[in-house]
Amino acid sequence: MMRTRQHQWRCSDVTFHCPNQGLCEQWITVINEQLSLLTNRPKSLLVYINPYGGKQRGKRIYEQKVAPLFHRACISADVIVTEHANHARDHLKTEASLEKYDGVVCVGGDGMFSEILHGLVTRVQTDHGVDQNQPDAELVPCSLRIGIIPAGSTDCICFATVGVNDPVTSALHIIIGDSQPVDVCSVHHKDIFLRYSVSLLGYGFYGDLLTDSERKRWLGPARYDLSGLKTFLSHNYYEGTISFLPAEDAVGSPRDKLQCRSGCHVCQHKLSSKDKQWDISEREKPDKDGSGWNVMRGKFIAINAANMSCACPRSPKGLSPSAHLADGTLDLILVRKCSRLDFFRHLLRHINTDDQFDHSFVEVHRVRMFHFQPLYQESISLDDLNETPKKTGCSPMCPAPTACSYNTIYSSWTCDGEILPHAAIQVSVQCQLIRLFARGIEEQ
Ligand SMILES: CCCCCCCCCCCCC/C=C/[C@@H](O)[C@H](CO)NC(=O)CCCCCCCCCCCCCCC
Ligand SMILES: Nc1ncnc2c1ncn2[C@@H]1O[C@H](COP(=O)(O)OP(=O)(O)OP(=O)(O)O)[C@@H](O)[C@H]1O
Ligand SMILES: [Ca+2]
Repeated sequence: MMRTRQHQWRCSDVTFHCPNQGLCEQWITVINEQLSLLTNRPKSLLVYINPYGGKQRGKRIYEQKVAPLFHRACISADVIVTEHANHARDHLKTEASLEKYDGVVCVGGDGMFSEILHGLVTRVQTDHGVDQNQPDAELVPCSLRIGIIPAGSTDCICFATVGVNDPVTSALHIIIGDSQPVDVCSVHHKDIFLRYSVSLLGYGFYGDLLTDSERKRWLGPARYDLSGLKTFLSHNYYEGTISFLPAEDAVGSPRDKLQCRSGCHVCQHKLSSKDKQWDISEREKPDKDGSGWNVMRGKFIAINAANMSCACPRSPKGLSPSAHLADGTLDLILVRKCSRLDFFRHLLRHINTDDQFDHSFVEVHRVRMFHFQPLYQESISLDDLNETPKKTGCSPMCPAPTACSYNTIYSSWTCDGEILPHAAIQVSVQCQLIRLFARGIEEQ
């Protein structure tokens, strides 16, 4: 293995010259013995390929670039090419014989990773009798590591854990058995489990953008730019109350320059004090008066909860450049109502070197849990929703029924690219619930 440019790895050959056959065979035996002692390396993998992710190259990428490397590394792989959405998730939840494998690999984008995440985490909880609907249940970590071969549109989880979206690099991280713990957020609505998230939970701008882009899937990755422009131009804001529990005991803060890198000290500190901190903060019931909860009501253009930096090729520093992969916290970014020009300036700072939090209308908090409640009660059942809401669809609390259109008083949450069916949610971070075949971004 050798490093090339920008976190990218390639195979390299080393030739040993030997004076005679006997010695050569001895060398081979010893090398193989030494390799078999490396217990971190996976020997057997379960691979799911989404043939329709990104530019629909998943199958070819796996066959041409990844399978030959696994073969050379003596890794056996059972491959499943998915036939429909949620195929991989449901297979993992109930059918897959997980005891046969050292890891699960997904070939696809963030949506495909999310399927693997849900399948695996749900399977482990079911096997251990943990009720996912309980917002304060302590979830059981997954022992199987997950590998991501990027073949999607954004591939933010791969980019933010490896530093590059490159199938060969990711395959090499799997082969050498790297391990990167990652926090997982659980999302509930009124004590009903909705979803898990590892990258971005976004209400307002990103929720609207994602909702619009789902209708443009046929456009491929370009759908995000078109929907981004459209959402930017519509310039909606949403009213609601956000309550959060700040991570006061955390080592870092969102505006320090301590970026999460391989061997991150902030995440390691969390590892050593994990049990202790769970007892102090996690078990504490969300009692909003006097136990450290902050409550803010306002008009927001965007509410973004970033559990990791969310770095991706579009924004190499990401939504929250100093967020950590495995510190048990997420960065809650509140963008209040502002002018179009100001919001544009804020967006622009995601792609230049200026600080995107240095605006009067933006605040950022490092938190362990948060709740959101839209201003108006969600009396409209989503199943009943039409393009033009019926009069009866308006909540009695809505001030001007004629102006009460669902589309402008509520946004939706995007949860790692999936739209949630409720706007009122409770979120809590589960520290280091999963591990990836990665090592974090290496310092250059
Ligand atoms: C002036 C240029 C500003 C550019 C600002 C770029 C900010 C980009 C921040 C990207 C954050 C990605 C977070 C990842 C989330 C994933 O869990 C999820 C699933 O794959 N992907 C998306 O939600 C997909 C999200 C895709 C986001 C695309 C954003 C495009 C914004 C375009 C704004 C246009 C403004 C134009 C003004 C004239
Ligand atoms: N065989 C299949 N047919 C249709 N949809 C599938 C199939 N397999 C998986 N899916 C779904 O396709 C969706 C998108 O896949 P994926 O995440 O791989 O690509 P993407 O959306 O282009 O990338 P990104 O999520 O990075 O933007 C996922 O939500 C997944 O559930
Ligand atoms: Ca985190």
